[in-house]
Amino acid sequence: MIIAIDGPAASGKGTLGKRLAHHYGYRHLDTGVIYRAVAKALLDAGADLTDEARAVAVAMELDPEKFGNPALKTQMVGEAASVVSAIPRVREALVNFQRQFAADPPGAVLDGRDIGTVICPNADVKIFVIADPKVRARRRTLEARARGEEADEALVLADILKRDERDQNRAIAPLKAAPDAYLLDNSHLDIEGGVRAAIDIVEAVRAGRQRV
Ligand SMILES: Nc1ncnc2c1ncn2[C@@H]1O[C@H](COP(=O)(O)OP(=O)(O)O)[C@@H](O)[C@H]1O
Ligand SMILES: Nc1ccn([C@@H]2O[C@H](COP(=O)(O)OP(=O)(O)O)[C@@H](O)[C@H]2O)c(=O)n1
Repeated sequence: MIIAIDGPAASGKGTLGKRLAHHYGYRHLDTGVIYRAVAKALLDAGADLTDEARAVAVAMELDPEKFGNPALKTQMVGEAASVVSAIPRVREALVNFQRQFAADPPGAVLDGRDIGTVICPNADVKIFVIADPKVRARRRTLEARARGEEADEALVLADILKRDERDQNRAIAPLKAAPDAYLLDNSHLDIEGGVRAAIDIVEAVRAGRQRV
Protein backbone atom coordinates (compact mmCIF):
# COMPACT_ATOMS: atom_id res chain seq x y z
CA MET A 1 0.00 0.00 0.00
CA ILE A 2 1.15 3.54 -0.76
CA ILE A 3 -0.02 6.39 1.45
CA ALA A 4 0.44 9.92 0.08
CA ILE A 5 0.40 12.86 2.48
CA ASP A 6 0.51 16.41 1.18
CA GLY A 7 -0.08 19.81 2.71
CA PRO A 8 1.35 23.25 3.38
CA ALA A 9 4.40 24.09 5.49
CA ALA A 10 4.45 22.79 9.07
CA SER A 11 0.96 21.28 8.80
CA GLY A 12 2.15 18.08 10.46
CA LYS A 13 2.78 15.95 7.34
CA GLY A 14 6.11 14.57 8.50
CA THR A 15 4.88 13.72 11.98
CA LEU A 16 1.86 11.90 10.56
CA GLY A 17 3.93 10.22 7.86
CA LYS A 18 6.41 8.86 10.36
CA ARG A 19 3.71 7.64 12.74
CA LEU A 20 1.59 6.06 10.00
CA ALA A 21 4.64 4.28 8.60
CA HIS A 22 5.45 2.95 12.06
CA HIS A 23 1.86 1.83 12.59
CA TYR A 24 1.71 -0.13 9.32
CA GLY A 25 5.34 -1.30 9.25
CA TYR A 26 6.05 0.73 6.10
CA ARG A 27 8.98 2.88 5.08
CA HIS A 28 8.64 6.68 5.27
CA LEU A 29 10.06 9.34 2.98
CA ASP A 30 9.84 13.03 3.88
CA THR A 31 10.26 14.35 0.34
CA GLY A 32 10.81 17.89 1.62
CA VAL A 33 14.29 16.90 2.77
CA ILE A 34 15.21 16.08 -0.83
CA TYR A 35 14.55 19.64 -1.98
CA ARG A 36 16.15 20.93 1.20
CA ALA A 37 19.28 18.87 0.43
CA VAL A 38 19.53 20.39 -3.06
CA ALA A 39 19.08 23.87 -1.62
CA LYS A 40 21.63 23.38 1.13
CA ALA A 41 24.26 22.09 -1.29
CA LEU A 42 23.80 25.22 -3.42
CA LEU A 43 23.87 27.52 -0.39
CA ASP A 44 27.03 25.83 0.93
CA ALA A 45 28.71 26.28 -2.45
CA GLY A 46 27.68 29.94 -2.58
CA ALA A 47 25.83 29.18 -5.81
CA ASP A 48 22.82 31.03 -7.19
CA LEU A 49 19.62 29.18 -6.25
CA THR A 50 18.22 29.85 -9.70
CA ASP A 51 21.25 28.41 -11.51
CA GLU A 52 19.31 25.64 -13.24
CA ALA A 53 22.24 23.62 -14.59
CA ARG A 54 23.97 23.58 -11.24
CA ALA A 55 20.80 22.78 -9.30
CA VAL A 56 20.03 19.87 -11.63
CA ALA A 57 23.58 18.54 -11.29
CA VAL A 58 23.25 18.65 -7.49
CA ALA A 59 19.84 16.95 -7.63
CA MET A 60 21.28 14.10 -9.69
CA GLU A 61 24.08 13.46 -7.23
CA LEU A 62 22.16 13.52 -3.95
CA ASP A 63 23.15 11.05 -1.25
CA PRO A 64 20.02 9.77 0.57
CA GLU A 65 22.26 8.76 3.48
CA LYS A 66 22.54 12.47 4.27
CA PHE A 67 18.79 13.19 4.37
CA GLY A 68 18.79 12.91 8.18
CA ASN A 69 21.15 15.89 8.56
CA PRO A 70 19.47 18.23 11.11
CA ALA A 71 21.00 21.23 9.31
CA LEU A 72 18.42 20.65 6.57
CA LYS A 73 15.61 21.64 8.92
CA THR A 74 16.39 25.34 9.27
CA GLN A 75 14.08 28.07 8.06
CA MET A 76 16.73 29.42 5.69
CA VAL A 77 17.12 26.06 3.99
CA GLY A 78 13.31 25.66 3.80
CA GLU A 79 12.98 29.00 2.06
CA ALA A 80 15.80 28.13 -0.37
CA ALA A 81 14.18 24.73 -1.00
CA SER A 82 10.99 26.48 -2.06
CA VAL A 83 13.00 28.41 -4.68
CA VAL A 84 14.90 25.44 -6.15
CA SER A 85 11.81 23.21 -6.06
CA ALA A 86 10.10 25.49 -8.57
CA ILE A 87 12.70 24.60 -11.23
CA PRO A 88 11.04 21.98 -13.48
CA ARG A 89 14.27 20.10 -14.33
CA VAL A 90 15.16 19.80 -10.65
CA ARG A 91 11.78 18.18 -9.97
CA GLU A 92 12.18 15.88 -12.98
CA ALA A 93 15.58 14.74 -11.73
CA LEU A 94 13.99 13.64 -8.43
CA VAL A 95 10.89 11.84 -9.68
CA ASN A 96 12.39 8.37 -10.20
CA PHE A 97 13.95 8.20 -6.75
CA GLN A 98 10.63 9.01 -5.11
CA ARG A 99 8.61 6.61 -7.28
CA GLN A 100 11.09 3.81 -6.66
CA PHE A 101 10.91 4.45 -2.92
CA ALA A 102 7.11 4.27 -3.12
CA ALA A 103 7.13 1.02 -5.11
CA ASP A 104 9.51 -0.98 -2.94
CA PRO A 105 7.88 -3.52 -0.57
CA PRO A 106 6.27 -3.78 1.90
CA GLY A 107 4.60 -0.36 1.45
CA ALA A 108 5.46 3.28 1.87
CA VAL A 109 4.30 6.59 3.22
CA LEU A 110 5.55 9.66 1.36
CA ASP A 111 4.86 13.21 2.44
CA GLY A 112 5.36 16.43 0.50
CA ARG A 113 3.47 18.77 -1.81
CA ASP A 114 2.84 16.76 -4.98
CA ILE A 115 2.76 13.14 -3.83
CA GLY A 116 -0.93 12.55 -4.49
CA THR A 117 -0.97 14.65 -7.65
CA VAL A 118 2.30 13.91 -9.47
CA ILE A 119 4.61 11.40 -7.78
CA CYS A 120 2.02 8.75 -6.81
CA PRO A 121 -1.27 9.64 -8.52
CA ASN A 122 -2.36 6.01 -7.99
CA ALA A 123 -1.59 5.98 -4.25
CA ASP A 124 -4.01 3.80 -2.28
CA VAL A 125 -4.76 6.54 0.23
CA LYS A 126 -4.22 10.28 -0.13
CA ILE A 127 -4.42 12.66 2.80
CA PHE A 128 -4.18 16.44 2.51
CA VAL A 129 -3.22 17.90 5.89
CA ILE A 130 -4.07 21.47 6.75
CA ALA A 131 -3.86 23.58 9.90
CA ASP A 132 -4.45 27.22 10.70
CA PRO A 133 -1.32 29.21 9.71
CA LYS A 134 -1.00 30.70 13.22
CA VAL A 135 -1.11 27.24 14.75
CA ARG A 136 1.52 26.05 12.27
CA ALA A 137 3.74 29.03 13.06
CA ARG A 138 3.43 28.38 16.79
CA ARG A 139 4.35 24.71 16.42
CA ARG A 140 7.28 25.44 14.09
CA THR A 141 8.55 28.12 16.48
CA LEU A 142 8.46 25.72 19.42
CA GLU A 143 10.23 23.12 17.29
CA ALA A 144 13.04 25.54 16.35
CA ARG A 145 13.46 26.66 19.97
CA ALA A 146 13.61 23.03 21.11
CA ARG A 147 16.55 22.62 18.69
CA GLY A 148 18.23 25.56 20.40
CA GLU A 149 17.56 28.05 17.59
CA GLU A 150 16.15 31.51 18.14
CA ALA A 151 12.77 31.87 16.48
CA ASP A 152 10.38 34.81 16.23
CA GLU A 153 6.85 33.54 15.78
CA ALA A 154 5.77 36.46 13.57
CA LEU A 155 8.73 35.88 11.24
CA VAL A 156 8.05 32.14 11.18
CA LEU A 157 4.44 32.87 10.21
CA ALA A 158 5.59 35.21 7.45
CA ASP A 159 8.00 32.56 6.14
CA ILE A 160 5.30 29.89 6.15
CA LEU A 161 2.83 32.11 4.28
CA LYS A 162 5.43 33.18 1.74
CA ARG A 163 6.45 29.59 1.06
CA ASP A 164 2.84 28.39 0.79
CA GLU A 165 2.14 31.17 -1.70
CA ARG A 166 5.17 30.26 -3.81
CA ASP A 167 4.47 26.53 -3.61
CA GLN A 168 0.79 26.99 -4.56
CA ASN A 169 1.44 29.27 -7.49
CA ARG A 170 4.41 27.68 -9.23
CA ALA A 171 3.89 26.40 -12.74
CA ILE A 172 5.02 22.83 -12.03
CA ALA A 173 3.58 20.42 -9.45
CA PRO A 174 1.98 23.15 -7.32
CA LEU A 175 0.89 22.44 -3.77
CA LYS A 176 -2.74 21.32 -4.02
CA ALA A 177 -5.00 18.54 -2.86
CA ALA A 178 -5.62 15.72 -5.31
CA PRO A 179 -9.34 15.46 -6.15
CA ASP A 180 -9.49 12.10 -4.35
CA ALA A 181 -7.57 13.22 -1.22
CA TYR A 182 -9.12 13.20 2.25
CA LEU A 183 -8.78 16.48 4.10
CA LEU A 184 -7.39 16.31 7.63
CA ASP A 185 -7.51 19.54 9.64
CA ASN A 186 -4.81 19.30 12.28
CA SER A 187 -5.47 22.71 13.90
CA HIS A 188 -7.28 21.46 16.97
CA LEU A 189 -5.85 17.97 17.26
CA ASP A 190 -2.85 16.98 19.31
CA ILE A 191 -0.34 14.61 17.71
CA GLU A 192 -2.12 11.49 18.97
CA GLY A 193 -5.47 12.85 17.75
CA GLY A 194 -4.03 13.59 14.33
CA VAL A 195 -2.52 10.11 14.07
CA ARG A 196 -5.84 8.51 15.04
CA ALA A 197 -7.68 10.61 12.45
CA ALA A 198 -5.19 9.57 9.77
CA ILE A 199 -5.42 5.88 10.68
CA ASP A 200 -9.22 6.18 10.59
CA ILE A 201 -8.98 7.52 7.04
CA VAL A 202 -6.69 4.68 5.94
CA GLU A 203 -8.91 2.07 7.56
CA ALA A 204 -12.07 3.56 6.04
CA VAL A 205 -10.49 3.42 2.58
CA ARG A 206 -9.41 -0.20 3.14
CA ALA A 207 -12.85 -1.23 4.42
CA GLY A 208 -14.51 0.48 1.47
CA ARG A 209 -12.31 -1.42 -0.92
CA GLN A 210 -13.07 -4.77 0.68
CA ARG A 211 -16.79 -4.18 0.20
CA VAL A 212 -16.40 -3.68 -3.56
N1 LIG B 1 -1.26 17.74 15.98
C1 LIG B 1 -0.17 18.37 16.46
N2 LIG B 1 -0.20 18.97 17.64
C2 LIG B 1 0.90 19.61 18.12
N3 LIG B 1 2.06 19.71 17.45
C3 LIG B 1 2.14 19.13 16.26
C4 LIG B 1 1.04 18.41 15.69
N4 LIG B 1 1.42 17.93 14.48
C5 LIG B 1 2.69 18.33 14.31
N5 LIG B 1 3.12 19.03 15.37
C6 LIG B 1 4.43 19.68 15.52
O1 LIG B 1 4.42 20.74 14.57
C7 LIG B 1 5.71 20.86 13.96
C8 LIG B 1 5.55 20.70 12.44
O2 LIG B 1 5.17 19.36 12.19
P1 LIG B 1 5.83 18.54 11.00
O3 LIG B 1 5.31 17.16 11.09
O4 LIG B 1 7.31 18.75 10.95
O5 LIG B 1 5.14 19.30 9.76
P2 LIG B 1 5.47 19.27 8.23
O6 LIG B 1 6.13 17.96 7.92
O7 LIG B 1 4.13 19.43 7.57
O8 LIG B 1 6.37 20.43 7.99
C9 LIG B 1 6.58 19.79 14.61
O9 LIG B 1 7.31 20.40 15.65
C10 LIG B 1 5.60 18.79 15.16
O10 LIG B 1 6.09 18.12 16.30
N1 LIG C 1 7.13 17.06 -2.50
C1 LIG C 1 7.66 18.24 -2.20
C2 LIG C 1 8.20 18.50 -0.92
C3 LIG C 1 8.75 19.73 -0.68
N2 LIG C 1 8.79 20.66 -1.65
C4 LIG C 1 9.43 21.95 -1.48
O1 LIG C 1 10.37 21.91 -0.42
C5 LIG C 1 10.09 22.93 0.56
C6 LIG C 1 10.42 22.36 1.92
O2 LIG C 1 9.51 21.28 2.14
P1 LIG C 1 9.28 20.65 3.57
O3 LIG C 1 8.19 19.64 3.44
O4 LIG C 1 10.57 20.19 4.15
O5 LIG C 1 8.76 21.91 4.39
P2 LIG C 1 7.98 21.95 5.75
O6 LIG C 1 6.52 21.71 5.44
O7 LIG C 1 8.53 20.83 6.62
O8 LIG C 1 8.25 23.31 6.31
C7 LIG C 1 8.64 23.30 0.34
O9 LIG C 1 8.34 24.62 0.72
C8 LIG C 1 8.45 23.07 -1.15
O10 LIG C 1 8.84 24.19 -1.91
C9 LIG C 1 8.22 20.40 -2.88
O11 LIG C 1 8.21 21.27 -3.76
N3 LIG C 1 7.67 19.19 -3.13
